[in-house]
Amino acid sequence: MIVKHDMNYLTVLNSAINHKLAPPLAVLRRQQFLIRVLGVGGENRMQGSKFEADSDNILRAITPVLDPNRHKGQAGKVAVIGGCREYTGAPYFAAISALKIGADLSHVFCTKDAAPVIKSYSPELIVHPVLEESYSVGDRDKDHISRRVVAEVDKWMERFDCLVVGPGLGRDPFLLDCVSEIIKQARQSNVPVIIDGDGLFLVTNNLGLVSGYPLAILTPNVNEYKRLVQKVLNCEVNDQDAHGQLLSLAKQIGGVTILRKGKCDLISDGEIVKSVSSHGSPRRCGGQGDILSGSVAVFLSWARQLILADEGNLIISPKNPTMLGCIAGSALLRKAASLAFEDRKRSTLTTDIIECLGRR
Ligand SMILES: NC(=O)C1=CN([C@@H]2O[C@H](COP(=O)(O)OP(=O)(O)OC[C@H]3O[C@@H](n4cnc5c(N)ncnc54)[C@H](O)[C@@H]3O)[C@@H](O)[C@H]2O)[C@@H](O)CC1
Ligand SMILES: Nc1ncnc2c1ncn2[C@@H]1O[C@H](COP(=O)(O)OP(=O)(O)OP(=O)(O)O)[C@@H](O)[C@H]1O
Ligand SMILES: [Mg+2]
Repeated sequence: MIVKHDMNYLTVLNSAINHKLAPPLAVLRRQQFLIRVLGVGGENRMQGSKFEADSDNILRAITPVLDPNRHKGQAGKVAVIGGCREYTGAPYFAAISALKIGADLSHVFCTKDAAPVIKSYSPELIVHPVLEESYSVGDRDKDHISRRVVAEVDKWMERFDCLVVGPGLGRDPFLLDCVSEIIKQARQSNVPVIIDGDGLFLVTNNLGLVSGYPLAILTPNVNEYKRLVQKVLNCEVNDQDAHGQLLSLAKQIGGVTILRKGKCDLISDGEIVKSVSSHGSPRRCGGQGDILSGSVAVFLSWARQLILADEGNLIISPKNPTMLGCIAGSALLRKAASLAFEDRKRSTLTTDIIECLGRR
């Protein structure tokens, strides 16, 4: 691959996602060095903020090559915990996005009545109808059903590179109790956890579930962020000091990574703050946050793999895999949203954006 000053963002994404051959590691390192020295990345340069993440180079650096020697599973196995009577779209969006970006396997753990619906959207997903809501469980059965639900997920746990907890989960108290146990099991197994949607409702009221876990990522939207700030910092959202407040919040929750979604996505692990403000779409149709959580799961898994394989020689910054996953996921979603909007304008839907995740 030839690195040029004027290489545009599309070329970068395209080469990151659609690499055909695996260049040797030495060549990759050289490429990364050149990219860094030459400062490739038109759109990001234009953002001009010292906080702006070097997202195109990060995307390229952490995306694995399509190597014919790799076997199924090596590009990532993710699971989404979500999907109930009301919401079947959200877990589907998160899980299918993970596959479209390049994960090998994508599971969904949802309630019994959501499962056939989610399966009917796509034969690509592995759907487990294991979660239960209060309406289907008698008081006397709660204990053993809860144990069964947690065991069903736990037997798969070691195989997952990342869990996404919350898209379309709903807020049923019994279901959320079971999900608390699932988060605890993931933590014990050192599996990264992305908390989104109703998972944030659960965690905001039980901060101990993620507090001090460096492999936890929270992805709040405007409302979810407001509730988190009120609960943890005991104050209102302060947009005059958005960076400082986010930093304090992440620090206060023991160094979890927080991706605050909005016009510009802000990301902090309590040590640093980065932003992704590349052009997205003016459409705010529901489901874009779900694409984001599925995307972050894949990029986080890839970043962790790379960091482990590269034994600390990675020349991109930041080095924290959760930060890298958030930056890459955010940049890719925003680019896909912008491409979809070019085609569909006001009629752009989340499914259109998903179709653009790997587009040239
Ligand atoms: N097709 C689906 O199944 C979808 C399900 N979703 C799920 O729905 C559940 C609830 O998520 P919500 O995002 O609605 O929860 P929120 O707590 O963010 O939203 C609650 C209410 O706030 C409003 N709101 C949202 N963004 C706002 C903004 N920027 N300014 C002012 N008001 C705003 C919404 O219209 C909604 O009425 C989650 O489980 C989520 O994953 C969403 O992901 C959207 C798609
Ligand atoms: N005003 C905006 N301008 C550009 N992009 C935005 C804007 N607001 C949000 N986004 C992008 O959309 C993505 C989803 O953010 P959003 O706030 O819609 O999440 P959400 O409410 O959780 O979505 P969902 O409907 O899936 O639950 C973010 O990563 C962000 O990049
Ligand atoms: Mg959401």
